[in-house]
Amino acid sequence: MNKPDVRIEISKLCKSFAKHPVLQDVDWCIPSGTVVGLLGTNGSGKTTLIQCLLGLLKADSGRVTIDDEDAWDLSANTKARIGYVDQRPQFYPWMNGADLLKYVGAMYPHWNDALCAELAKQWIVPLSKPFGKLSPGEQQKVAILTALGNEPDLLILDEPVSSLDPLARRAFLKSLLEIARNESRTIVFSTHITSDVERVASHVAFLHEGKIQWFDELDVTKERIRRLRFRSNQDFPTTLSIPGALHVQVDGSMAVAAVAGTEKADIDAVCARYDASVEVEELNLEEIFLELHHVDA
Ligand SMILES: Nc1ncnc2c1ncn2[C@@H]1O[C@H](COP(=O)(O)OP(=O)(O)OP(=O)(O)O)[C@@H](O)[C@H]1O
Repeated sequence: MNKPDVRIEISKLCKSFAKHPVLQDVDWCIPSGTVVGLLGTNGSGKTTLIQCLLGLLKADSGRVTIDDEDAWDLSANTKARIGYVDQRPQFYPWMNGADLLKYVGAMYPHWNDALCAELAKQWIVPLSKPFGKLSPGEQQKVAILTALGNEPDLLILDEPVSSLDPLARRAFLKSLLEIARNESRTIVFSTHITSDVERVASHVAFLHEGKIQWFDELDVTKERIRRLRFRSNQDFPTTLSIPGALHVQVDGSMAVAAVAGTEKADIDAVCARYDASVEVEELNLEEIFLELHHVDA
């Protein structure tokens, strides 16, 4: 039996489409046993990164390895340890869900029919209808089952819940947590729903301007990225500089800064210099996303 440990290492990964750079020198190591929420704006390159990571898309340069194997040339043994859900799942439209699961399952050395049946019941998946006649949400559920049947050590999900209703999303995320916790699997899922990341992820990654701009534990991220509101009796200079600031907005005697990992001593120094008081605001993940993209919440 394979150990669930999976090492993913990405170094200097570059990918362009028609000279338009999408990934630019991406360096990223994903620790084994983590549940990573991958966030980024539309078109930031999440799908491109996921596909390069899985060897479905050839990078222009750089290297991606899964357990020291080049992603472009994975062994059958390593492929059998991976589950993947495409953003737009495509299967034979005439095949029903039950047959699809049998068809996909036959390609793997290990397949858990009982798990698929149990999850299909929990998530209310109509397995007797042809795939092409299912709604996008139902298709997404079938696709997720095909990714879970081999009980993968590494599960990669590209916007797995985008078409699911809130009930189905809750049920799926609950299952995902159980799967991750019970077997210490490594899971990477891209999404735009920051509250889902807050609910299930151990780590969060932001893809921005072709790079992994931020990757850390969720709790550490929330502890380090905060908003500071300074109030003084005098005007702040418009060039106010704060160590670790993502951006600073000055409005006379008030200044608001989003900071990442600024030390208390640096905050105290600003207060002392401008005779100011400061309020430290914790941010939720959506606010952190906006701050990292320099958008006022
Ligand atoms: N096969 C392709 N040919 C040309 N351009 C492409 C191709 N695939 C992706 N792109 C471009 O690369 C950029 C990144 O696309 P990608 O799908 O990776 O982004 P994404 O972050 O997953 O977006 P979304 O959040 O909207 O799903 C986009 O500008 C897209 O138009």
